[in-house]
Amino acid sequence: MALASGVRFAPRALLRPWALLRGTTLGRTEPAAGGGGDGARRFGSQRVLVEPDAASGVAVMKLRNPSNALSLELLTELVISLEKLENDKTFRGIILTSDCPRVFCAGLDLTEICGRNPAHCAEYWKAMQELWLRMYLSSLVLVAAINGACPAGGCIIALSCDCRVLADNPKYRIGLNETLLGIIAPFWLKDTYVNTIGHRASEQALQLGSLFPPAEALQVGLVDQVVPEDQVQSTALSEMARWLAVPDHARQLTKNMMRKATADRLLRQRDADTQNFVSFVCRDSIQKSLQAYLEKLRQRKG
Ligand SMILES: CCCCCCCC/C=C\CC(=O)SCCNC(=O)CCNC(=O)[C@H](O)C(C)(C)COP(=O)(O)OP(=O)(O)OC[C@H]1O[C@@H](n2cnc3c(N)ncnc32)[C@H](O)[C@@H]1OP(=O)(O)O
Repeated sequence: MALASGVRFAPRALLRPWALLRGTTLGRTEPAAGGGGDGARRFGSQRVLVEPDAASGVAVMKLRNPSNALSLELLTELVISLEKLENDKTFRGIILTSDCPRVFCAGLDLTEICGRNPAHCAEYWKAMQELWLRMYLSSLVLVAAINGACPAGGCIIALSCDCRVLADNPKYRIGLNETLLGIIAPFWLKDTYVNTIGHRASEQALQLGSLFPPAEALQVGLVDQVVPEDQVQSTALSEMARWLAVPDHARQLTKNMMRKATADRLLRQRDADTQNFVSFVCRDSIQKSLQAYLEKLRQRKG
């Protein structure tokens, strides 16, 4: 969306979602249950369902991957769906939520970085950077309706939104638990954390790998509201109404003013950040600990 200043929020020249499109099924449109006009038509892909409501200018975007782990395909489909809504002047806001029981988003898909070659890890990390940039700088209002567990990369998705509503269930913990997996949040994840909960709280939470249950997440400022599970969507809609009551241009320019420096920092060193990621995760010791963590997750299931 072009702004009064001529600035476009998402750096589109740097974001090339179509180049990442691989084995996705985007572009399908189907009538929502109950039928209706354009406002009731859903579109989306295998892993992202979009339910647009043209009348209110709000679309609900639902993640529907196994555990909503951020596979390369899910990242790509998210970027494309977001771009589609941003390019459609009908829309002013998106509610991001999960279609997957008990999990909002399980974070990075560890199978994308375990036992993969450096080229694949680089492609994957670029897609992660791209989604974060697009979400963090989106001109639309993004509200996260967090209806499940929200660790690590899942927390980053939520933190890229403008507002977070979390279901009050002690199992739905949120935070950056990277250190517990033996990995380190890169500077732009750390910056996003600091921008949300402040330096001291981030310093503690990042080192300890804290995953906060709802009441603590609210107290530390990681989420804006904690509500009973059956009220998450309605509360997200009320929050959306509050944000949409502000004139778009003023809100967008203010958002840009608040977030641009953080995003620019990554834009300036995107390649170096990718190199760091690849050389770190491809180390034998890191591969071993990621593999062990994945095994533990798989065994826990049985
Ligand atoms: C310079 C240095 C650079 C270093 C950069 C590091 C970048 C760091 C950025 C982000 C880090 C991450 O996001 S790492 C991922 C962190 N995620 C987690 O720790 C979550 C792990 N998962 C869970 O805790 C649970 O699965 C859950 C709470 C999300 C859901 O629990 P539930 O009981 O509902 O489901 P299961 O545990 O039975 O899992 C079902 C199924 O999903 C698989 N699974 C879960 N999470 C992941 C994942 N993140 N990646 C891949 N696969 C995952 C799990 O193994 C089960 O699989 P199967 O059905 O095949 O058994």
